[in-house]
Amino acid sequence: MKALHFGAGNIGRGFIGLILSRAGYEVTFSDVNQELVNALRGRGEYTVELANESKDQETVTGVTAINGRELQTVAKAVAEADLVTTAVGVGILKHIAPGIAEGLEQRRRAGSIQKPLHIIACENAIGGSAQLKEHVYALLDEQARGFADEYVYFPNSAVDRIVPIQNHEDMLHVQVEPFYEWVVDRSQMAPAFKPMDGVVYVDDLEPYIERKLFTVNTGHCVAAYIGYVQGYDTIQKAIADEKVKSVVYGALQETGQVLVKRFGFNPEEHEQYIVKILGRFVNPYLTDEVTRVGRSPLRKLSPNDRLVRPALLAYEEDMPVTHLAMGMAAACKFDVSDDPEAVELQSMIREKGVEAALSHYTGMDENHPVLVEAVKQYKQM
Ligand SMILES: NC(=O)c1ccc[n+]([C@@H]2O[C@H](COP(=O)([O-])OP(=O)(O)OC[C@H]3O[C@@H](n4cnc5c(N)ncnc54)[C@H](O)[C@@H]3O)[C@@H](O)[C@H]2O)c1
Ligand SMILES: O=P(O)(O)OC[C@@H](O)[C@@H](O)[C@H](O)[C@H](O)CO
Repeated sequence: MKALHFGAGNIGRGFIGLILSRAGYEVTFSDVNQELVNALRGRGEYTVELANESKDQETVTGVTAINGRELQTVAKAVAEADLVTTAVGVGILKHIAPGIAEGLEQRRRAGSIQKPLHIIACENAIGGSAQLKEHVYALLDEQARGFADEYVYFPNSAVDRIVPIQNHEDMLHVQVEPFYEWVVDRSQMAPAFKPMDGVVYVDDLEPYIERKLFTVNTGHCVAAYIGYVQGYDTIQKAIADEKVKSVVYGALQETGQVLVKRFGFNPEEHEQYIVKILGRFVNPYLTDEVTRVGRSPLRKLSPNDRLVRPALLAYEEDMPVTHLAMGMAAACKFDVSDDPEAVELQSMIREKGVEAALSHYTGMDENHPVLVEAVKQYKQM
């Protein structure tokens, strides 16, 4: 069984590649980092270390890699794959679509490989696989679309495992937190799919992806942005400050109320989920930089993402949004020169003012009370 995974980065090696390999797949990574590709191809294996006291290690074997810029090589790998997964960043999905589209066309022409193919985007976004499908379909002609309608499935998924930026002598070695969760929407899969160990299949992904994105990722980004404003360089140091922790906790109470109302979660169980996640953020064996967790602030401020969507849902229900607004305000202070989205945001704030910038990126009207609250907080920071 062959799996093609796009993105041999932190989560790609530290989580998805590991699960695929454990499930018996020969894993081919597609990445644009040639050094990484050479190392994976040369060695055919790498180690994953758990961030726990005993530093448990596992070797992931039977892996190789291809260069994601070589369209025909990627297409051939898609044509031969039994499963395709991605962890490249939601904004990169459009760039991997041409190789996938060409690979599907090759499958169609080959006739013999007319078996179902699942393509699963493992990105932090609502409907990641659906977004990838749109990019791919935009490149297919009518015949290829008909083929894809019949044989290709794009189930959405939610993935959860904290994998910081890696700084090891061995560039393939990856340290990960012990916890992991990979949930896939089975209602969007071929009826006779073969389940994989390490993956949870559900009929309705919405509660899972929203709970994950609006708890783990909302809490994480609020910690990163408020932590950055307070001068901390890591999430662990930021959360050790009670002031930062109380804003993060406040934001999670705000998203929690929305999630409990929307999905009927048990409030006590949801509170335990929040406490567990706060515990994961402060894992003493991990060092996670606020610049990684806060990366791409425009994506994080976008209407469907971890700050604005839960805040608007809360606002519609007359629920408090002060801490989420504080997170948005602090995102506007995230002035990181090697993050292109932070640079763009800062330049827009300088040129047009924070009201116009927030309105532009969040999609909220300048007079929207949530935006007004965020601007008020920004001016007080
Ligand atoms: N790191 C985490 O804790 C974590 C957890 C859950 C989900 N995610 C999600 O997984 C995705 C990847 O995150 P990450 O932390 O692993 O980032 P990363 O930067 O470590 O990895 C991304 C990889 O994609 C590669 N890439 C870029 N363009 C490519 C292309 N056109 N073709 C093939 N490869 C390409 C990069 O070279 C890089 O190796 C993001 O959507 C992120 O939100 C991350
Ligand atoms: O990957 P991003 O930029 O969407 O978010 C940064 C972190 O919050 C994220 O990578 C978490 O570590 C991860 O989602 C945990 O499952």
